[in-house]
Amino acid sequence: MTTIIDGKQLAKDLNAQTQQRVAKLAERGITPGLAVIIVGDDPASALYVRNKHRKAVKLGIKSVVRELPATVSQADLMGVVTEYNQDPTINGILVQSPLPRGLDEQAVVAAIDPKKDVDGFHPVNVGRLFNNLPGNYPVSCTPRGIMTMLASLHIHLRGKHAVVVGRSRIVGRPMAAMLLNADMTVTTAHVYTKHLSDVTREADVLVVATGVAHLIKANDVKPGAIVIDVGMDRDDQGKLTGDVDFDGVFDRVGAITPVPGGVGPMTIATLMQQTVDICEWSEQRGNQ
Ligand SMILES: Nc1nc(=O)c2c([nH]1)NC[C@@H]1CN(c3ccc(C(=O)N[C@@H](CCC(=O)O)C(=O)O)cc3)C=[N+]21
Repeated sequence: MTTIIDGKQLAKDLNAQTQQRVAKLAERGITPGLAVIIVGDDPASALYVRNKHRKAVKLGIKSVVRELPATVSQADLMGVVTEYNQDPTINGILVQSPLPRGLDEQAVVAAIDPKKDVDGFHPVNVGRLFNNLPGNYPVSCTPRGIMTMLASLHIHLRGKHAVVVGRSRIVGRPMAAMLLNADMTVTTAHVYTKHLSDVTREADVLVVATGVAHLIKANDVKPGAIVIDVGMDRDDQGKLTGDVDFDGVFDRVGAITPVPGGVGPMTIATLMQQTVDICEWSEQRGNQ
């Protein structure tokens, strides 16, 4: 009786809530706005950006996609960010990652107004999250979506052991911070971790974000564990698959997210949620 955590359905539910909040704002003449900046012509990035745009429009969020050539200068790219920083119709600014070679992503992210940092990547927001500061601020969407998925299970996290495999800026690190903020005992494992299997087998909650297809097999999980697969890998047939051997671990685990249909749809739904959050926060502040 393993629970499959249905990211598609949870994303649908979250999007329905977001749509209602957008409708409420519309009664007051307010429309949340999202600006996505995409540099270069990577087809995978273009597809993600199209999906985000479509979802935003569907929920009633104003969506602006700014396509820039791979040859754009650092200064011109930062100039576009500044333009949206000053645009009162834009609440959230997202710079699609990765940027082409030669552009300094950290500098671009630092140029975003932290109040409009819908990805939660700005160092000020990262610092707030890591210090568990109170108040309203955006955080990384993939781990926030995972916290929503965990909440849907109605299990107690406090004192349980979470193991995060992967230490990226956008998933592993903020994920570990959020689980720590939820009073879990948190271990971050990564490519240099020795005896990885011994570490992952300790996990009550195991989050895997490595980009290594089927890294985690039946022997690497504790019986009954909750397994969150952030992988977006390709198998031998070129099909989308995760970092976890889903079929192999299935009978052993308590709950697991599929790929596709797990963390991915929740990431986009959380991005929309956070765009509306930011819009509401700015209304509460009186737009300062
Ligand atoms: N500034 C920035 N913010 C991001 O949030 C960001 C980014 N850059 N760069 C790329 C990654 C990747 N990402 C995904 C979101 C949803 C799916 C998703 O919905 N996946 C579907 C399947 C899609 C398919 O079939 O290819 C699923 O898992 O079911 C995937 C990937 C957001 N990213």
